[in-house]
Amino acid sequence: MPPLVEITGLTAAFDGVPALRSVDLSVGRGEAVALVGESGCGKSVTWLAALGLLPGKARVGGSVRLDGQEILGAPPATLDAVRGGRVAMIFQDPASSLNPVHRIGRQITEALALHRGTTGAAAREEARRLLDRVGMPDARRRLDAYPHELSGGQNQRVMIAMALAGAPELLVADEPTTALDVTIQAQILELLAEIRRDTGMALVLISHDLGVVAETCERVCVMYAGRIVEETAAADLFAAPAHPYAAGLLAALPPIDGARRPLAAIPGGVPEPWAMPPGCAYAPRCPRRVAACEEAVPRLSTVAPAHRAACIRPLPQGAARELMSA
Ligand SMILES: Nc1ncnc2c1ncn2[C@@H]1O[C@H](COP(=O)(O)OP(=O)(O)OP(=O)(O)O)[C@@H](O)[C@H]1O
Repeated sequence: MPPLVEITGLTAAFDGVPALRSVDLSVGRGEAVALVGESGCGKSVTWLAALGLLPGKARVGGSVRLDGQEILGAPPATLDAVRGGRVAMIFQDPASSLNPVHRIGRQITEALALHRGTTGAAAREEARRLLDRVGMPDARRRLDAYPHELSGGQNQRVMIAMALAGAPELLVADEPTTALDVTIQAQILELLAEIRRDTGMALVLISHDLGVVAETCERVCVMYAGRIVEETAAADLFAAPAHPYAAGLLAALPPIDGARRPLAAIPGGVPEPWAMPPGCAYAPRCPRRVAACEEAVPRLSTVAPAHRAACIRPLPQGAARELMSA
């Protein structure tokens, strides 16, 4: 059986400047996969490109299969049925995704009409049930609220309720908790995990925060400069990262659980998309680089069972800890 989503060789460029440089990524049914990396590495663009949500000026190539069926470049009607239906996406700033002049109830019932054909009193009742499901206090009354009357966390719950209206097989959550304070972040992540357990939907969590990822996902894909550079089980990544970039991200984490901060400690910056070095894009920042790193782009290759890294000098198992504590 093919994976739920299989992305192969996905590329995207804006005005000739590449943002994705051949992304390979798959998501199994019911799986929770994290996509992590520094700002600008292409996490959001990967999923916007996959779902046909980039602006017209973007040039997109490669393949995106949903249940084995190609959806990249599919007719608008097919993509409309996929988006919000089989695959839903939520974003960092729920307020900007909600319509400020329409009540919450109307926005959820519109999603229900679109994806399930439910209308009238039945749709309103289902909207209330969905708001209840996402832990909205006093759900019936909140149906009549406008987005500006709700907190950031409550608006994110509304977005999740709208996503559930399509009974998605996959929810792509793009930094869903970044704008929220820490207590609310934890509640939203727990809610997503709970919904996943109950419905069997798959989850892709886009985040720059490895702490968030560790709690929520089984598998992690680390992205750097428009490519996946490491892919493995979350536990393996934390115990033994193979790519020096992943090791650098982990070393940038604060040592004490709970005291999270953005990843920032790797020296240097991501190369500009229009000035990519010819070989490994991480080579200029990499403590393990050798001359060959600058010659060819390394391919994702197996370093251990179900563990792949795009590096010609991956960290041997066990060595990562020494590098991280150096
Ligand atoms: N509409 C657009 N027009 C031009 N360039 C874009 C557009 N959207 C994204 N890009 C560029 O694509 C690259 C990848 O952006 P993307 O938003 O995917 O990064 P990200 O890893 O999700 O980072 P962040 O966490 O900051 O959102 C960046 O260089 C960005 O400037």
